[in-house]
Amino acid sequence: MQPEPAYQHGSMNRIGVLLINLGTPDAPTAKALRPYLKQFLSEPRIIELPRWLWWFVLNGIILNTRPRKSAEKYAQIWMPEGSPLKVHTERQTELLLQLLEERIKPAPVVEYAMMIGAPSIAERLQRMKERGCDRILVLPLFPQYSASSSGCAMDGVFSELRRMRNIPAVRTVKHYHDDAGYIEALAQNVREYWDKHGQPDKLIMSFHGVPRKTLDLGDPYHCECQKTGRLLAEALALTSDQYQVCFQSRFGFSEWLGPYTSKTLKELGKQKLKRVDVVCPGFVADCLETLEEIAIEGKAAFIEAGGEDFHYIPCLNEHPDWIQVLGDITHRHLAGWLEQQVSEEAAELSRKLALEMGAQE
Ligand SMILES: C=CC1=C(C)c2cc3[nH]c(cc4nc(cc5[nH]c(cc1n2)c(C)c5CCC(=O)O)C(CCC(=O)O)=C4C)c(C)c3C=C
Ligand SMILES: [Fe+2]
Ligand SMILES: [Fe+2]
Repeated sequence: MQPEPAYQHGSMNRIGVLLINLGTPDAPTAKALRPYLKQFLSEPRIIELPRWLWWFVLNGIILNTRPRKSAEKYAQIWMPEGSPLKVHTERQTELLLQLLEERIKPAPVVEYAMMIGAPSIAERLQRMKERGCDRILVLPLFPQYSASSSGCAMDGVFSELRRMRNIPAVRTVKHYHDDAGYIEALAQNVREYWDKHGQPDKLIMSFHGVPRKTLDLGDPYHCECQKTGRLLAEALALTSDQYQVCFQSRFGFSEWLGPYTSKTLKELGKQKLKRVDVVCPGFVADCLETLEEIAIEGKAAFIEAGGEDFHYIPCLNEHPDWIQVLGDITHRHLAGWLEQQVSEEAAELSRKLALEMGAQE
């Protein structure tokens, strides 16, 4: 257990909100990619293979080849301020804080952490404790739950709590794949894009894939993606031939959830479909998987196969409707704690008042 300062009455009474995203390398270089991929691909919830076998594959093959190839991809999408995933997550955190400052008095502490890399979950949880948080809401920024994303983020939180003597109260948001506000924000984002650029023949809704076997092993991810897709299509009044749910980012040689986005885009290109748009509703911030894999590689695959026009619709990022939704989800999950905070504040105020009155007498 980590040492803690001696306990003092009333020293911890703030509410904290911890947003968690996946994580990204510090730089678009092979040197920075190596430790990032090593940490990521060593997570037992990401790679469910016998440890000894995976150790040889990871250290013998993957870490000797993938860092350079991935770095080249990151270099194509890197922003002047840094990795898009980090830049957008930072902005979302700041905007959520501003919103909660308007809605809740005193406002909660709002921080973000990355499952992989920096800022780590451990570091941010410690910082929140130092800032007086005794109640922490953990909100992974993955709308659809999967063991490899939200589950892994929870592991990061709980393993840090194990090291603490005075553990804060913790609540977690499992998912929000069918939240009405989230669906409407997605739909509004697409409508705004179509108002400016016109409408496609087909909308591909591309979600990050996971190994196919995880579905049979009880992971709800596939069903949650399908439900998000159906609700988004309903909100946009699309018929079943005007949209398709697909899965991207296959890693390794095993079967992953299908249909695969890359294969589907090639087929649509071969069919000489005039225009296809792709939206990625499972990512709330643009990142390597959307900006490189879809907007660059996916576009090339569609056009080379014979398609005419390809549009990538950006993620929610800092869309004001999305920030409101983030605020609403947070607010809902703080129920009870906020009322508790109000009565704690009132008790503190009357204690101070009584002290002052006593001093005047
Ligand atoms: C949206 C949820 C995500 C799930 C589910 C997920 C599962 C998953 N991912 C890999 C392998 C890799 N993913 C990589 C990048 C990456 N993955 C997500 C999200 C989910 N992954 C994001 C947001 C990102 C982008 C990070 C960024 O910096 O922009 C990578 C690293 C990049 C690369 O070299 O390709 C790998 C590897 C597996 C194996 C998996 C489920 C088992
Ligand atoms: Fe991934
Ligand atoms: Fe399903």
